[in-house]
Amino acid sequence: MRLTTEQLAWSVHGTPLLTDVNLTVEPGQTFGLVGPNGSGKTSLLRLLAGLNKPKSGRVLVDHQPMHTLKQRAIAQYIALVEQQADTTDRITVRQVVSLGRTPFLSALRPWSTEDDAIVAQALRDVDMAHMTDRLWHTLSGGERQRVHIARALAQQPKILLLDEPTNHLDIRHQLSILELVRQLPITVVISLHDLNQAMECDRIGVMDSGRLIDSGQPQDVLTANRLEQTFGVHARVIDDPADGKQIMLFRSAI
Ligand SMILES: Nc1ncnc2c1ncn2[C@@H]1O[C@H](COP(=O)(O)OP(=O)(O)OP(=O)(O)O)[C@@H](O)[C@H]1O
Repeated sequence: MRLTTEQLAWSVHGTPLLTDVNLTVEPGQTFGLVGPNGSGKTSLLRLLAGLNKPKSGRVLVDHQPMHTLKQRAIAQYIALVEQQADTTDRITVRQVVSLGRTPFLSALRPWSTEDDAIVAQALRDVDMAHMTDRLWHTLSGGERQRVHIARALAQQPKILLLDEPTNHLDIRHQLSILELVRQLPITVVISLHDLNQAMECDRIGVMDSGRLIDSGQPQDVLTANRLEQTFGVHARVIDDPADGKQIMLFRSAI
């Protein structure tokens, strides 16, 4: 599905937090959202997920305005993995991931063995199958993050929104989750602080003070100048002699 925003704006108590965001993510693309702390990445993801309502402008899913879609349809199309999702309930890993199937269940379509298989596959995808029966509150931060991603995968969304999904993960799980996400044949918007990881996205957008100030191919967007102006760091961008891929070497904060 194509995800588009048109002149999207959002504010809280009269303070503008997002201004004039125009964005298109083509079906099947992985779009990386980068920007300094407080630049508006989470706010934008929540609008794309339909959790916050725009002050003006709109979000389109394919060519349909999001505000015309039923809640259940949005839940069937779009999954969001938030940064600080938590629960105090006594709930097992399997139960958390099973929540991803909720939008598809009804009196006419009760839980089936197909749902069991989807949940089991999602747990395998994030390397959590061995902890299926563990209670949520006993998990480490990285394990919780992987379970949240499994919940979103179990939803089998057409659009997957991920807010810094690699935050708590060790390097092996960071790389495996990013690889998994890139290979999904669905539209993905992923916010990332690791700019070298963002280089692997199909396209990238830079947020600054609530505006999308640049978007395009990662190597065209994440230049030494951009790193200086927007991220406030001196960096060198070099080519990896092994495969020619660009790598950013961060030298110092400005
Ligand atoms: N509900 C709210 N009420 C007031 N201010 C808010 C609210 N939500 C977000 N903000 C502010 O909006 C700005 C953008 O926040 P947001 O969480 O979208 O940034 P971000 O780019 O995701 O940041 P980070 O990289 O630190 O996660 C911040 O200054 C934040 O304090």
